[in-house]
Amino acid sequence: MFEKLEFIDVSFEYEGRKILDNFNLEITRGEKVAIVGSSGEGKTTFIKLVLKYISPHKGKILVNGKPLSEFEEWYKILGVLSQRAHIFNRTLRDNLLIANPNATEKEMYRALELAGLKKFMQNRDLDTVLGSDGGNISGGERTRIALARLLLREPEIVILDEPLEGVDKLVEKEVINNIRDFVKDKTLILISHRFSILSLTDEFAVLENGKIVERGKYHEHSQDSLLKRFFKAEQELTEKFRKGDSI
Ligand SMILES: Nc1ncnc2c1ncn2[C@@H]1O[C@H](COP(=O)(O)OP(=O)(O)OP(=O)(O)O)[C@@H](O)[C@H]1O
Repeated sequence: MFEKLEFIDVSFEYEGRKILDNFNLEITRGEKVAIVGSSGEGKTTFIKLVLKYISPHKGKILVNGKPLSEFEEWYKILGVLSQRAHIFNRTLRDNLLIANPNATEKEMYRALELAGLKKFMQNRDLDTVLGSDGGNISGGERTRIALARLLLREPEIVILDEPLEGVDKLVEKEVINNIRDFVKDKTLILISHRFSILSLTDEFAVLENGKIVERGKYHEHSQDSLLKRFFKAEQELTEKFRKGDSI
């Protein structure tokens, strides 16, 4: 059973350029943490390390006190939703059964509905072929099919990497609420630029210059906290954009 994930003095570099630099972070069972940071600060790099796609150049990543590299059950207890989710050139059914080979049709339709695909399913069924790397579907539909896949599993830890990419505002709220139900008793690590989805987490950790420079609970953070400044900057940019100013 998952108890604790620890990054201890982890450094990672791309071509000699340090992305994570003595990075420390601890996430314990049941915690829901958003990793917040500007573009290019290393959020995806952190997720790649968690997923074992890459290994640290220095430092340790431990799960329940043991090296992550030796934790064989890791992918079984992990559920990931990322914008880069792979869609196979098979039927929708096949794409969902990858997540859970025992899922019934009823469960699959339910997961698709919870993922905000009710309208999409109006003129399709589970035998719809999705095309080469999801060539027959839109980016937002790809994300939601990947979400339906996640909802068919019961992972202990959920990793959401920009989970609403391409999902329009009309279904966003409903999808967020369904994700909230799903992660209720799970550990959650989230990366997103959308304020709305950060409401899924209780805590944030700000990543800057390769380190977590601030961590706390939303309701406790002060007016001049980095989180506040970060959001303010993002909000100002969004406002400017809306007004058509050049940015
Ligand atoms: N394969 C790679 N080779 C070289 N540099 C890379 C590679 N992948 C990422 N980088 C660089 O590492 C830095 C961190 O990238 P990362 O994707 O982790 O940032 P991020 O915080 O997730 O950004 P964003 O919010 O824009 O997705 C960036 O400057 C990026 O250009």
